[in-house]
Amino acid sequence: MTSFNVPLLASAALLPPPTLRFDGVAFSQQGKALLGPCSFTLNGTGPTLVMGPNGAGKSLLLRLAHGLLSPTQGQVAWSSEGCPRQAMVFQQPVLLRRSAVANLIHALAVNNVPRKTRTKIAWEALEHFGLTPCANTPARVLSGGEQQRLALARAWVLAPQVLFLDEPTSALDPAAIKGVEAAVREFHQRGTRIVMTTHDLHQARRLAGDVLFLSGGKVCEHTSAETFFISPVSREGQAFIAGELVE
Ligand SMILES: Nc1ncnc2c1ncn2[C@@H]1O[C@H](COP(=O)(O)OP(=O)(O)OP(=O)(O)O)[C@@H](O)[C@H]1O
Repeated sequence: MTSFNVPLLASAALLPPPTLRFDGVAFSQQGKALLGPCSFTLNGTGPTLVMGPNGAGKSLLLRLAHGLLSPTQGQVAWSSEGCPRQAMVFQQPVLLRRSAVANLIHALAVNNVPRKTRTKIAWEALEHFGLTPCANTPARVLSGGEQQRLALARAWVLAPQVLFLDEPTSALDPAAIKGVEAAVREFHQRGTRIVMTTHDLHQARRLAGDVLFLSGGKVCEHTSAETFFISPVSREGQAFIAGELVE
């Protein structure tokens, strides 16, 4: 596994975000086709917002891209040699039964960050995400918004080249949503490729550089945010933007 240190974390912004390519990727289970085949390339600056109705395959697409699932057909390919450093933030943060600061220190330890720098990096990240007052609170008793900020802080300390976010704000109030969106922008500015699912059209308008629109397990459209929100090219995208109930 890669070994990190503070200068390396700081230099992450200098690298261009890796290109992600889906080549005829499909996923089926027990003979049932759930996704694809899908082919697309994410080589723009993003952030890429993955949108579509319930059950369209958005989470499956993220899990396949992140390597949590293996395609049953086709290939997920990266421009970088090997898999880029990547992290994923879920709707319900998966946090360890220990304090907020200990969650960060653990993440640094399993990623081979030298012991002597872990505590400093963890506290800096807590400060950066406004979590210093909660540092010693058990992570699982933090509010939903605080837990999500902690999940983002955990990703932040590892300086991912790619960050996947699966409906990270769907359970949050407007203030917490604002905090998460600010963090997403910061990752983006630092040069991290962002791939994020959302049902919130307003949020997608605020964040998207490009949109992948899925319906029925297929990619219907991959266009710039400007095109998607003003004149989507797919029938499904047009219906979605028009506020029709797309299945
Ligand atoms: N592990 C699994 N086993 C069987 N079916 C699955 C599995 N994971 C997902 N599915 C099915 O695949 C389809 C796509 O699911 P997915 O969770 O990717 O949709 P989604 O677009 O993220 O939906 P939502 O917006 O509701 O979160 C759904 O019909 C779902 O039931």
